Amino acid sequence: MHMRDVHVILASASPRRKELLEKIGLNFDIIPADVAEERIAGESPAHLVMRLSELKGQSLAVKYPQALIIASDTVVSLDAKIYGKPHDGAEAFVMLSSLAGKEHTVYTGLALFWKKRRLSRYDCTRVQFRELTASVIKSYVATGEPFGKAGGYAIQGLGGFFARAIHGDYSTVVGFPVCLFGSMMEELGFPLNQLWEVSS
Ligand SMILES: Cc1cn([C@H]2C[C@H](O)[C@@H](COP(=O)(O)OP(=O)(O)OP(=O)(O)O)O2)c(=O)[nH]c1=O
Repeated sequence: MHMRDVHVILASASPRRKELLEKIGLNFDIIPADVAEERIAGESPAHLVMRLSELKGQSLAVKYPQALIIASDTVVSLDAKIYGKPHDGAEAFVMLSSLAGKEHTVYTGLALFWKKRRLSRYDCTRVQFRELTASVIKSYVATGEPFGKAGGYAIQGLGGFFARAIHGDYSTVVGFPVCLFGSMMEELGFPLNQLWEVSS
């Protein structure tokens, strides 16, 4: 089957995932999955993001068995802690204070459901933050940017001022690992050139 004949569904409410997938040139529908993003005690970040991506994808795969379903999940990991999206300004402040001056790792899971196949993988990228004063963190939180972002920052936005160095795929930090997606699509039998033929 050619990519142009495939009904693609992005199971995500994340505007970043939509933008990254649009940049690749795919045509797709967006149907956010409504799953409780609960954690299991002691679960590793890699396991967590793959499990949540699968959960999000699975909830749509049962409703749209003919479609190619794409689902993702992102968390930030520092030492033994895992940070999701901050619930309020105080939590965002605590997250950013602990990221300041250190290197953390952003994990993004990616699950693809196609016909009877289900692929689940993850990618991770290390991000080094510069030192941040409490007043900088406070005024950053006041911009509202931390909300809805894992770890309480957006590298593609004002959070870019904090990221001194990154090691790995930038798109993984933003929430959709493009390079990993390409290799998973190949695994499902869709060569990369089919992906960009759809856009031309
Ligand atoms: C670290 C980081 C995260 N993020 C975002 C990507 C994700 O949207 C978000 C993590 O939240 P997720 O729970 O992965 O996703 P979501 O709730 O936004 O959307 P859905 O579950 O419907 O797919 O953090 C950035 O945009 N920039 C960054 O630098």
